[in-house]
Amino acid sequence: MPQLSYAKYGKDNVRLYKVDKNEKTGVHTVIEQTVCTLLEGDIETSYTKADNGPVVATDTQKQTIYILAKQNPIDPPERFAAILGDHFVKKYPHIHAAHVKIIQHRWTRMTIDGKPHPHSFYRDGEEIRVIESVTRENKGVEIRSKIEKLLVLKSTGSAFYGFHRDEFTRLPETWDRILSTEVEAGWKWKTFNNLDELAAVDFNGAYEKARAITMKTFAEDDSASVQATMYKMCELILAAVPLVEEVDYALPNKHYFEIDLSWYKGLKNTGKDATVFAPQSDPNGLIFCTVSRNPKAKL
Ligand SMILES: O=c1[nH]c(=O)c2[nH]c(=O)[nH]c2[nH]1
Repeated sequence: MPQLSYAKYGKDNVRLYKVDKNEKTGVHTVIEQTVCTLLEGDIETSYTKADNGPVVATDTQKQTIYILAKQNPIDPPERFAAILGDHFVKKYPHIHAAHVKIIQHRWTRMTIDGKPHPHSFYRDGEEIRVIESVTRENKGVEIRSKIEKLLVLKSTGSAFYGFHRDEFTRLPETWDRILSTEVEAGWKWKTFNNLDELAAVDFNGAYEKARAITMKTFAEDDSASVQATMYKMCELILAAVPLVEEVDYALPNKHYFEIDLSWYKGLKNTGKDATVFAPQSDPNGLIFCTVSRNPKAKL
């Protein structure tokens, strides 16, 4: 006899914009997010018995997002995610867990004639800030913050040599290569028992630190490999943000191939003479790691 072994449901891609208008200065601050809420609980009969009684409609979830966004700050997004999750598990006794994902899009203030403009913004790249939270009834909230789609490149300061060689190996060693990746970096917070516990947490400061550490380490590290550089980033974020328990990275290695142009009048374009390269869209390396403050299990 088949059985429903797991279920959750909710509204995805709820687009949300909120403006804060400072009456005194006339300066506006805007936030744009895409929100997903998914609920878990005693909802089995809605699947197995066509009983809609326990269903908090996905439309209700969407309306709740709008109302709570009006009643609360939506910045920092970590706190707004926790507020939404807390609402769902407290409001509905049969809902025992709420998953909230918030994607925060970039609206960067314009500088016009050297001055920050009070109400005009631009999208400076596809980078997004992502929050994934799970609030469980009487068990607090687990939050993971992320940077995604931050595209970076360095034109030197990266090597890759000394790797394992056997009869399948073709890659030459290199002491100077281009390094480019699209950063996906995550940091998992300690579990917060309630909303009061996270009220004073500087989530935006941690985000700025994680982003700055990622960029500074990428730029300044004399990189032996993607693996070695990403591990340094994890260590630095753990040291900079004491409430973070675990840091993880997923980094594609976006290859740039040398092109031998010697067939054309002996043009020199390899090794130290290489200036024209062929960026590769695929395949790419893909390197993951998670570094924990208090390691439980070995790899
Ligand atoms: O930094 C790197 N790590 C690897 O594991 C790897 N493998 C590869 O072919 N190139 C690279 N570069």
